[in-house]
Amino acid sequence: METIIRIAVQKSGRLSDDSLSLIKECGIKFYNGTGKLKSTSTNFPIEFLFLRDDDIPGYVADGVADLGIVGENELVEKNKEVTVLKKLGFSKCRLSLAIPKSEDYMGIDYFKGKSIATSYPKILGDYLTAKNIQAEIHEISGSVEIAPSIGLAEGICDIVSSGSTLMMNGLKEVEEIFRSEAVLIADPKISAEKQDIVNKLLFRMNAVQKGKSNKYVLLNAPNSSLDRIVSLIPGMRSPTILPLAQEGWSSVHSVIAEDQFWENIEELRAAGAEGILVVPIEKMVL
Ligand SMILES: Nc1ncnc2c1ncn2[C@@H]1O[C@H](COP(=O)(O)OP(=O)(O)OP(=O)(O)O)[C@@H](O)[C@H]1O
Ligand SMILES: O=P(O)(O)OC[C@H]1O[C@H](OP(=O)(O)OP(=O)(O)O)[C@H](O)[C@@H]1O
Ligand SMILES: [Mg+2]
Repeated sequence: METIIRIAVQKSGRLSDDSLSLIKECGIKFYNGTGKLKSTSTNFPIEFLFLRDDDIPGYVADGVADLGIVGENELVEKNKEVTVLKKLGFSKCRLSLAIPKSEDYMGIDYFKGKSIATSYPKILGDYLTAKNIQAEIHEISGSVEIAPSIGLAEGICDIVSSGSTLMMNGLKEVEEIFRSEAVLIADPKISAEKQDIVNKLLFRMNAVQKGKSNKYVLLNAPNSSLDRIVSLIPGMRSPTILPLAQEGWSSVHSVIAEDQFWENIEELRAAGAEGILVVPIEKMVL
Protein backbone atom coordinates (compact mmCIF):
# COMPACT_ATOMS: atom_id res chain seq x y z
CA MET A 1 0.00 0.00 0.00
CA GLU A 2 1.22 3.49 -0.82
CA THR A 3 2.50 5.41 2.21
CA ILE A 4 0.47 8.51 2.95
CA ILE A 5 0.88 11.19 5.61
CA ARG A 6 -1.88 12.89 7.57
CA ILE A 7 -1.92 16.57 8.41
CA ALA A 8 -4.26 18.17 10.94
CA VAL A 9 -5.36 21.71 10.09
CA GLN A 10 -7.88 24.00 11.76
CA LYS A 11 -11.37 23.50 10.36
CA SER A 12 -12.37 27.12 10.56
CA GLY A 13 -10.80 30.08 12.33
CA ARG A 14 -7.76 32.31 12.38
CA LEU A 15 -5.36 29.61 11.15
CA SER A 16 -7.46 27.99 8.43
CA ASP A 17 -7.13 30.25 5.39
CA ASP A 18 -3.37 30.73 5.59
CA SER A 19 -2.78 27.02 6.36
CA LEU A 20 -4.75 25.96 3.29
CA SER A 21 -3.22 28.66 1.07
CA LEU A 22 0.29 27.52 2.02
CA ILE A 23 -0.56 23.92 1.13
CA LYS A 24 -2.11 25.00 -2.19
CA GLU A 25 0.95 27.13 -2.99
CA CYS A 26 2.98 23.93 -2.54
CA GLY A 27 1.08 22.60 -5.57
CA ILE A 28 -0.98 20.17 -3.47
CA LYS A 29 -4.56 19.76 -4.67
CA PHE A 30 -7.42 18.68 -2.42
CA TYR A 31 -11.13 19.19 -1.88
CA ASN A 32 -12.29 21.05 1.17
CA GLY A 33 -16.01 21.55 0.87
CA THR A 34 -18.02 22.75 3.85
CA GLY A 35 -18.65 20.08 6.43
CA LYS A 36 -16.05 17.68 5.09
CA LEU A 37 -13.74 16.75 7.97
CA LYS A 38 -11.36 14.53 6.01
CA SER A 39 -9.98 14.87 2.52
CA THR A 40 -7.21 13.23 0.47
CA SER A 41 -5.02 15.07 -2.01
CA THR A 42 -5.34 14.03 -5.63
CA ASN A 43 -1.68 14.70 -6.49
CA PHE A 44 0.38 14.26 -3.26
CA PRO A 45 0.34 11.42 -0.69
CA ILE A 46 -1.34 13.46 2.04
CA GLU A 47 -4.65 13.29 3.86
CA PHE A 48 -6.20 16.28 5.64
CA LEU A 49 -8.04 16.24 8.95
CA PHE A 50 -10.05 19.40 9.63
CA LEU A 51 -10.20 19.86 13.41
CA ARG A 52 -10.59 22.35 16.30
CA ASP A 53 -7.16 23.86 16.86
CA ASP A 54 -7.18 22.84 20.55
CA ASP A 55 -7.11 19.17 19.53
CA ILE A 56 -4.26 19.41 17.01
CA PRO A 57 -1.24 19.07 19.40
CA GLY A 58 -2.81 15.98 21.01
CA TYR A 59 -3.65 14.29 17.70
CA VAL A 60 -0.08 14.80 16.49
CA ALA A 61 1.49 13.64 19.79
CA ASP A 62 -0.68 10.50 19.72
CA GLY A 63 0.28 9.76 16.09
CA VAL A 64 -3.31 10.08 14.83
CA ALA A 65 -1.93 12.81 12.58
CA ASP A 66 1.71 12.93 11.44
CA LEU A 67 1.75 16.70 10.99
CA GLY A 68 -0.26 19.64 12.23
CA ILE A 69 -0.50 23.38 11.84
CA VAL A 70 -1.21 25.18 15.09
CA GLY A 71 -0.45 28.41 16.98
CA GLU A 72 2.53 28.32 19.35
CA ASN A 73 0.20 29.50 22.11
CA GLU A 74 -1.97 26.39 21.78
CA LEU A 75 1.09 24.18 21.46
CA VAL A 76 2.75 25.44 24.65
CA GLU A 77 -0.56 25.39 26.49
CA LYS A 78 -1.27 21.78 25.61
CA ASN A 79 2.33 20.79 26.47
CA LYS A 80 2.41 17.69 24.22
CA GLU A 81 5.44 15.78 22.94
CA VAL A 82 5.73 17.02 19.34
CA THR A 83 8.53 18.34 17.15
CA VAL A 84 8.31 21.88 15.76
CA LEU A 85 9.47 21.62 12.13
CA LYS A 86 9.00 25.17 11.05
CA LYS A 87 7.63 28.59 11.94
CA LEU A 88 5.11 29.58 9.29
CA GLY A 89 4.96 33.37 9.68
CA PHE A 90 1.18 33.78 9.83
CA SER A 91 -1.46 34.05 12.61
CA LYS A 92 0.94 36.26 14.52
CA CYS A 93 -0.48 37.40 17.84
CA ARG A 94 0.41 37.78 21.51
CA LEU A 95 -1.03 36.60 24.78
CA SER A 96 -1.46 39.56 27.08
CA LEU A 97 -2.83 40.51 30.46
CA ALA A 98 -5.51 43.19 30.31
CA ILE A 99 -7.55 45.08 32.88
CA PRO A 100 -10.43 47.60 32.80
CA LYS A 101 -9.36 50.88 31.19
CA SER A 102 -10.27 52.92 34.28
CA GLU A 103 -7.87 51.01 36.58
CA ASP A 104 -4.45 52.41 37.54
CA TYR A 105 -1.65 50.02 36.68
CA MET A 106 1.79 50.36 38.28
CA GLY A 107 3.21 46.92 37.49
CA ILE A 108 2.68 43.18 37.71
CA ASP A 109 2.03 43.36 41.49
CA TYR A 110 -1.40 44.69 40.50
CA PHE A 111 -2.45 41.09 39.95
CA LYS A 112 -1.52 39.87 43.47
CA GLY A 113 -4.65 38.29 44.95
CA LYS A 114 -6.74 39.18 41.89
CA SER A 115 -8.76 36.81 39.69
CA ILE A 116 -7.83 36.46 36.01
CA ALA A 117 -9.98 34.81 33.32
CA THR A 118 -8.17 32.97 30.53
CA SER A 119 -8.25 30.05 28.09
CA TYR A 120 -4.51 29.58 28.70
CA PRO A 121 -4.19 28.51 32.37
CA LYS A 122 -0.83 26.79 31.89
CA ILE A 123 0.96 29.66 30.12
CA LEU A 124 -0.54 32.17 32.54
CA GLY A 125 0.19 29.97 35.59
CA ASP A 126 3.84 29.53 34.57
CA TYR A 127 4.18 33.27 33.97
CA LEU A 128 2.68 34.21 37.34
CA THR A 129 4.86 31.64 39.14
CA ALA A 130 7.97 33.04 37.44
CA LYS A 131 6.95 36.53 38.58
CA ASN A 132 6.08 35.28 42.07
CA ILE A 133 2.49 36.48 41.82
CA GLN A 134 -0.30 34.59 43.58
CA ALA A 135 -3.55 35.09 41.68
CA GLU A 136 -6.67 33.08 41.02
CA ILE A 137 -6.87 31.71 37.47
CA HIS A 138 -10.40 31.32 36.17
CA GLU A 139 -10.43 29.07 33.10
CA ILE A 140 -13.00 29.80 30.41
CA SER A 141 -13.00 28.59 26.84
CA GLY A 142 -13.91 31.71 24.87
CA SER A 143 -15.24 35.30 24.86
CA VAL A 144 -12.70 35.96 27.60
CA GLU A 145 -12.79 39.74 27.10
CA ILE A 146 -16.30 39.87 28.55
CA ALA A 147 -15.22 38.53 31.97
CA PRO A 148 -14.43 41.79 33.84
CA SER A 149 -17.62 43.54 32.72
CA ILE A 150 -19.84 40.73 34.02
CA GLY A 151 -17.97 40.38 37.31
CA LEU A 152 -16.43 36.99 36.49
CA ALA A 153 -12.83 38.15 36.98
CA GLU A 154 -10.84 41.33 37.60
CA GLY A 155 -8.45 40.89 34.70
CA ILE A 156 -7.99 38.69 31.66
CA CYS A 157 -5.22 36.97 29.78
CA ASP A 158 -6.08 36.44 26.11
CA ILE A 159 -4.94 36.72 22.53
CA VAL A 160 -4.35 40.22 21.19
CA SER A 161 -3.57 41.19 17.63
CA SER A 162 -4.84 44.64 16.64
CA GLY A 163 -6.14 45.33 20.17
CA SER A 164 -9.62 46.20 18.89
CA THR A 165 -11.41 43.44 20.86
CA LEU A 166 -9.85 44.76 24.08
CA MET A 167 -10.81 48.31 23.22
CA MET A 168 -14.38 47.42 22.34
CA ASN A 169 -14.70 45.72 25.71
CA GLY A 170 -13.31 48.62 27.75
CA LEU A 171 -10.00 46.90 28.53
CA LYS A 172 -6.33 47.91 28.25
CA GLU A 173 -3.34 45.68 27.63
CA VAL A 174 -0.86 45.90 30.50
CA GLU A 175 1.60 42.99 30.05
CA GLU A 176 2.55 40.91 27.04
CA ILE A 177 3.36 37.42 28.29
CA PHE A 178 3.82 35.32 25.14
CA ARG A 179 4.36 35.85 21.38
CA SER A 180 2.93 33.38 18.94
CA GLU A 181 2.72 32.46 15.28
CA ALA A 182 1.59 29.38 13.39
CA VAL A 183 4.02 26.46 13.36
CA LEU A 184 4.22 23.15 11.53
CA ILE A 185 4.47 20.33 14.07
CA ALA A 186 5.24 16.65 13.63
CA ASP A 187 4.87 13.39 15.51
CA PRO A 188 8.40 12.64 16.80
CA LYS A 189 7.81 8.90 16.28
CA ILE A 190 7.11 9.17 12.53
CA SER A 191 8.31 6.28 10.30
CA ALA A 192 11.19 6.67 7.81
CA GLU A 193 8.80 6.25 4.82
CA LYS A 194 6.55 9.01 6.12
CA GLN A 195 9.58 11.19 6.91
CA ASP A 196 10.53 11.06 3.20
CA ILE A 197 7.15 12.50 2.28
CA VAL A 198 7.42 15.11 5.05
CA ASN A 199 10.81 16.13 3.64
CA LYS A 200 9.26 16.63 0.18
CA LEU A 201 6.55 18.79 1.71
CA LEU A 202 9.13 20.80 3.69
CA PHE A 203 11.18 21.35 0.52
CA ARG A 204 8.10 22.84 -1.18
CA MET A 205 7.16 24.95 1.85
CA ASN A 206 10.68 26.36 2.04
CA ALA A 207 10.55 27.27 -1.66
CA VAL A 208 7.23 29.07 -1.17
CA GLN A 209 8.47 30.90 1.95
CA LYS A 210 11.75 31.94 0.33
CA GLY A 211 9.85 33.22 -2.71
CA LYS A 212 7.62 35.33 -0.44
CA SER A 213 10.51 36.85 1.47
CA ASN A 214 12.40 37.87 -1.69
CA LYS A 215 11.72 40.02 -4.76
CA TYR A 216 13.02 39.88 -8.32
CA VAL A 217 14.50 43.23 -9.30
CA LEU A 218 15.28 44.56 -12.79
CA LEU A 219 16.96 47.92 -13.39
CA ASN A 220 18.94 49.93 -15.90
CA ALA A 221 22.32 51.40 -15.06
CA PRO A 222 25.25 53.12 -16.78
CA ASN A 223 28.10 50.63 -17.21
CA SER A 224 30.32 52.81 -15.00
CA SER A 225 28.00 52.02 -12.00
CA LEU A 226 27.81 48.27 -12.51
CA ASP A 227 30.44 47.27 -9.93
CA ARG A 228 28.72 49.28 -7.21
CA ILE A 229 25.26 47.98 -8.20
CA VAL A 230 26.40 44.36 -8.29
CA SER A 231 27.81 44.77 -4.78
CA LEU A 232 24.44 46.11 -3.57
CA ILE A 233 22.33 43.32 -5.09
CA PRO A 234 24.56 40.25 -5.27
CA GLY A 235 21.51 37.98 -5.76
CA MET A 236 21.64 34.19 -5.50
CA ARG A 237 24.92 33.46 -7.28
CA SER A 238 25.45 36.78 -9.03
CA PRO A 239 23.19 39.19 -10.97
CA THR A 240 22.48 38.81 -14.69
CA ILE A 241 23.85 41.72 -16.72
CA LEU A 242 22.53 42.30 -20.25
CA PRO A 243 23.55 45.14 -22.59
CA LEU A 244 20.85 47.69 -23.45
CA ALA A 245 20.37 48.85 -27.07
CA GLN A 246 21.68 52.22 -25.88
CA GLU A 247 25.49 52.26 -25.81
CA GLY A 248 27.10 52.38 -22.33
CA TRP A 249 24.04 51.06 -20.45
CA SER A 250 23.07 47.66 -19.06
CA SER A 251 20.08 45.94 -17.57
CA VAL A 252 20.75 44.22 -14.22
CA HIS A 253 18.50 41.40 -12.92
CA SER A 254 18.82 40.10 -9.38
CA VAL A 255 16.99 39.01 -6.22
CA ILE A 256 16.70 41.10 -3.05
CA ALA A 257 15.31 40.31 0.39
CA GLU A 258 11.91 41.86 1.02
CA ASP A 259 12.99 43.27 4.39
CA GLN A 260 15.97 45.11 2.87
CA PHE A 261 13.93 46.36 -0.04
CA TRP A 262 13.56 50.11 0.66
CA GLU A 263 17.10 50.55 1.90
CA ASN A 264 18.42 48.77 -1.19
CA ILE A 265 16.33 50.84 -3.59
CA GLU A 266 17.63 54.10 -2.07
CA GLU A 267 21.22 52.95 -2.42
CA LEU A 268 20.66 51.66 -5.96
CA ARG A 269 19.21 55.01 -7.04
CA ALA A 270 22.11 56.83 -5.44
CA ALA A 271 24.46 54.55 -7.39
CA GLY A 272 22.86 55.56 -10.70
CA ALA A 273 20.19 52.87 -11.21
CA GLU A 274 16.96 53.89 -12.94
CA GLY A 275 13.85 52.23 -14.36
CA ILE A 276 13.75 49.91 -11.33
CA LEU A 277 11.10 47.16 -11.53
CA VAL A 278 10.34 44.92 -8.55
CA VAL A 279 8.44 41.71 -9.22
CA PRO A 280 7.06 39.08 -6.80
CA ILE A 281 8.62 35.61 -6.78
CA GLU A 282 6.27 32.63 -6.53
CA LYS A 283 8.81 29.97 -5.57
CA MET A 284 12.53 30.02 -4.96
CA VAL A 285 14.86 27.01 -4.79
CA LEU A 286 18.46 27.75 -3.84
N1 LIG B 1 -6.71 38.05 16.16
C1 LIG B 1 -5.78 37.18 15.81
N2 LIG B 1 -4.79 37.50 14.96
C2 LIG B 1 -3.84 36.61 14.62
N3 LIG B 1 -3.80 35.35 15.07
C3 LIG B 1 -4.76 34.97 15.91
C4 LIG B 1 -5.79 35.84 16.32
N4 LIG B 1 -6.61 35.19 17.16
C5 LIG B 1 -6.11 33.96 17.25
N5 LIG B 1 -4.99 33.80 16.53
C6 LIG B 1 -4.15 32.59 16.39
O1 LIG B 1 -4.94 31.63 15.70
C7 LIG B 1 -5.25 30.51 16.53
C8 LIG B 1 -6.68 30.11 16.30
O2 LIG B 1 -7.53 31.16 16.68
P1 LIG B 1 -9.11 31.03 16.62
O3 LIG B 1 -9.67 32.29 17.19
O4 LIG B 1 -9.52 30.63 15.25
O5 LIG B 1 -9.27 29.81 17.63
P2 LIG B 1 -10.51 29.08 18.21
O6 LIG B 1 -11.65 30.02 18.30
O7 LIG B 1 -9.99 28.41 19.44
O8 LIG B 1 -10.83 28.00 17.08
P3 LIG B 1 -11.33 26.48 17.15
O9 LIG B 1 -12.78 26.54 16.85
O10 LIG B 1 -10.55 25.78 16.07
O11 LIG B 1 -11.01 25.95 18.52
C9 LIG B 1 -4.95 31.00 17.96
O12 LIG B 1 -4.60 29.93 18.82
C10 LIG B 1 -3.80 31.94 17.73
O13 LIG B 1 -2.58 31.24 17.58
O1 LIG C 1 -6.73 42.14 18.99
P1 LIG C 1 -7.75 41.69 17.97
O2 LIG C 1 -7.29 41.98 16.57
O3 LIG C 1 -9.11 42.24 18.25
O4 LIG C 1 -7.82 40.09 18.03
C1 LIG C 1 -8.00 39.40 19.23
C2 LIG C 1 -9.20 38.51 19.20
O5 LIG C 1 -9.08 37.58 18.10
C3 LIG C 1 -9.39 36.27 18.58
O6 LIG C 1 -10.73 36.00 18.55
P2 LIG C 1 -11.53 35.71 17.19
O7 LIG C 1 -11.91 37.02 16.55
O8 LIG C 1 -10.75 34.77 16.34
O9 LIG C 1 -12.86 35.03 17.69
P3 LIG C 1 -13.06 33.79 18.68
O10 LIG C 1 -12.99 34.39 20.05
O11 LIG C 1 -14.40 33.30 18.31
O12 LIG C 1 -11.97 32.78 18.43
C4 LIG C 1 -8.94 36.31 20.04
O13 LIG C 1 -9.57 35.33 20.82
C5 LIG C 1 -9.27 37.71 20.47
O14 LIG C 1 -10.56 37.80 21.04
MG1 LIG D 1 -9.70 26.56 19.80
